[in-house]
Amino acid sequence: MGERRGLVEENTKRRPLKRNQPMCPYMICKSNKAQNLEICTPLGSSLFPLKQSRLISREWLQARLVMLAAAPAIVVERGLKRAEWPRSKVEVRRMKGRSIQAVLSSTGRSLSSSSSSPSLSYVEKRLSFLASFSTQRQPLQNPFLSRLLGFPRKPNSSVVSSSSSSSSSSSSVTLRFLSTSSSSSEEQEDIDHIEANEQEDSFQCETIGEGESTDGWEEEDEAEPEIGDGGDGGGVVLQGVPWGESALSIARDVLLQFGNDTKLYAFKTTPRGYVYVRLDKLSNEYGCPNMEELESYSQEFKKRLDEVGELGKIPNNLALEVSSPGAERILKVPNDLDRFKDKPMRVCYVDVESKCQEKDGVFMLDSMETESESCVWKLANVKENRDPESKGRPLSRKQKDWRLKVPFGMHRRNLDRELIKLSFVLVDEMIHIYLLLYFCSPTHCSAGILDCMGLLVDRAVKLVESMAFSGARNERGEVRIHESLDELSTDLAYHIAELSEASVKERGVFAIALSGGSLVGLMGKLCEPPYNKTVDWAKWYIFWADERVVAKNHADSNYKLAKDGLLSKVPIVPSHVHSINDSVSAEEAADDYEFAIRQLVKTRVVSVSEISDCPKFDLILLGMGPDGHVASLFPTHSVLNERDEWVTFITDSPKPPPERITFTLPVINSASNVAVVVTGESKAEALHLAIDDVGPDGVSLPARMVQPTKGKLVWFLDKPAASKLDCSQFSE
Ligand SMILES: O=C1O[C@H](COP(=O)(O)O)[C@@H](O)[C@H](O)[C@H]1O
Repeated sequence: MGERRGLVEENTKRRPLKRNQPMCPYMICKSNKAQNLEICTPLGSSLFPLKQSRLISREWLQARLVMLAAAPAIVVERGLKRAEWPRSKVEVRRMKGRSIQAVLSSTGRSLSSSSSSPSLSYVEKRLSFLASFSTQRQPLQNPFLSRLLGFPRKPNSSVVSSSSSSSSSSSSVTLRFLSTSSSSSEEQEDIDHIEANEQEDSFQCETIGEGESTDGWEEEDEAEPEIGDGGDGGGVVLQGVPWGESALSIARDVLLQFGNDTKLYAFKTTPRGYVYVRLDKLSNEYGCPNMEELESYSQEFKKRLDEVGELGKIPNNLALEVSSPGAERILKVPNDLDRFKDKPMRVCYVDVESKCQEKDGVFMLDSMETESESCVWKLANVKENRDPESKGRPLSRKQKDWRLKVPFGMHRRNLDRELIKLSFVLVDEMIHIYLLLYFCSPTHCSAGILDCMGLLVDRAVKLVESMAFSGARNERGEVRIHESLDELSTDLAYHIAELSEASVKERGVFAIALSGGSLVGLMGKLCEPPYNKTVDWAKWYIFWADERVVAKNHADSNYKLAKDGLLSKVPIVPSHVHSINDSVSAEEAADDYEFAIRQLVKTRVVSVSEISDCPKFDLILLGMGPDGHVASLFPTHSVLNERDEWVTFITDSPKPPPERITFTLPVINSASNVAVVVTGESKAEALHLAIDDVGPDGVSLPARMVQPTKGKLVWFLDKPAASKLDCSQFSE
C-alpha cells in the first residue's frame, strides 16, 4: 500500500463532449443522484470520434435508447476489420443447465489473433450475427444494458494509466469456462450448439430483464482497478477461500509450460467458486498473450483443476476465466513506466500548484528524473489532445514542446507523502463547499456541486484510510499493511530497490544485512524483471543480521536460504557475500564476523554511525517470530542487554538450532534503514505488543526494541499479522 502506484485505464475516460462531434453509440456507464445521467461511449477513440461523455437528461436518453440497444450492431456496420476491433470479449456462458449462451461485447480492445480456433470462429460468427441485430429491440432487455447500467463508478485508485487510445491493436480476450468438470469435447459440443442456435440465444438475451442476472456468472467487482486487486490491478487475491492456495499453485505450475515470457499478472478466487486468471506476456508490447495461448493455458489449467477436483482436494465445479489485462492495467510509478514508455498513458496526478486538484491527461513519458524523483510528461499525439478545429492535424509546436513535471509522489494514490498537507487543504475546501450548499436552495443545488462534495468526502475518507494503512508514521515507524503476500513482496522489492539505488548513488555501495525465515521468500520479486536488470547488483554487499551456526549447505543455514532464493539468481559479486565462518564455535564465529565487519567499516563499504561507533548498514532486513524475536534476539535473553559487541552469539536458542550468531540491538538500531517483514496470524499478538507499545512495562520483547536512532523503520505486514493492531479497526 505504501508503494507508488499508477493506473492504466480503459480509454473510455469520461470527458466533456466536444462540440461538432458526430453521434456515436453510447452506453450508460454512470447515473448520478440528480436528474442527469452521464453517458459515455464504449469505444476506443482511435476508431471512433466519440469516446467522450456528457451529462444528458433522462428524456434525451429515452429518445436514444434504441440506439443504445443497437450499439454493437453499429460497430459492425461501420465495417471494421477484425484486427481493428477495439476490444472483444467472449463470454461463453452456461445458462439453465446445459444450455449455453455466448455474448460478445465491445468495450475498447481488439482481437489480434486470426486463429481458426472454435472460440475465434465463434466470435466472427457472432459479430456477423450482431451486425443484423435489430435496432427495434426494447433496449432495456438488451443483455448489454443489464450489465452496464449502474451507479457512478468514480476512478478511485488511479495514478497513471496506459491508454490504448492511440493504438487499436491492443488485444485482450477473455475465456470463461463454467464447471471445470465438463470435458473438452462437451465444450466443443456446447460451442457447436451455440453456433447452431444463435437465434435461440438472441431470444434468451432478450428475455433477460434489467436487474436480473444474465446468467450463472458472477461478474467481477465493478470497482475501478486498484493495485493488487487480483484483477486489472494485478496481484493475488484469494479472499480466504480454502482451496485458493491450491488453485494458485496449479495456475503457477501450468504457467511453467509457457516459458519465461508469460507471467501471472493477476489471480483471484472468490467464495462462490470462481477463478479469474490474467496473464501477462512480457514480449508483447501490450502485455497480451494471443488467443491461442490464452486458450491453451485455459484448457490445461482447467484440466488440472478437474484432476485435482476429482481427488476431492478442491471443489469440482469451479468456474474459470482466463484473460489478459492488455493495456488496461495499473502501472506503478516509476517501476512500470519504462516498460510502457512508448505508449500513451492516462496519467492521473495531483496538480502541484493547486496541491489538491486532481487532473488527468493522455501523455507520453518524456523522461524520469531520479534526483528530483519526478516524471516529465509530454502530450501524446492522440485525438483527445488535438485541437478539434485543427481538422485532424497533429499537435501544434507549442503542444509538442509542452512538458509537465510530476513528482512520483503526486501521481494519484501516491499521496501518502503529502497526507497531512492534503488533508488540511481538503478540510478547507469542504468548508467552502458546505457554505456554498448552505446558501443554495436545494433546487439550485446542481449535480455538479453534489458531485464535487461527494468527491471531496470520498478523498477525505481515502486519505484517512491511507493514513491508517499505508505510510502511517509514529515512533514505531511506518506501518504498511498489505492485502496479499504478493502485494507485500511487490512493495518490499520496490522498497529494497529504491534504497539500493539511493545508497549506490550516495556512497557507491549498498550494504544490506539479511535475516532468515519467511523473509527470504518474500524478497523473491527482486530476482524478477525489472529488478533483476535494474538493480546495481555489483554494488551490493551482503551480510546476515543473524545466522545459525551450521554448515553452509545445511537446511537450517540462513546463508543457504538466501543463496537458493536470491543470491544465485542475480549477479552479485561472490566476494561481496559475507557469510559466517561455519567451521568454528558460535563464539568464534561471532568474533570473526564482527572482525570482518570492522574491516569493511574501515574501508567504508559499511558506513559508521555518527552517534555510536557502530556500523551503519544501509538496510537491515528483519523477520519476527511469533514470540516477538528478531534476528536471533529472543525475548528475555541476556544478549538483549549487550551494548559493547556488534555481533554476539547464543547457544541456547529456544528455536532450533540452538547455536546462533546475531547482530546486537545497538547495531540494528544504528542502521540507516530497518525493514521488519511480518506475516501470518500467529504473529498478530506479538506484533500488537511491538507496534502498539502495549502490555506490561519492561517486557523485553525484541521486536519492540527495534527503534533505529536516526534511521527509518518500516513494517511490511500482511492483514492477518496486522489484525490485532490498533489501526486495524479501519480495515473494513
Ligand atoms: O529463526 C529465525 O526466525 C526469524 C523469523 O522467521 P520466520 O520464518 O518466522 O519469518 C528470522 O527472522 C530469523 O532470521 C531466523 O534466524
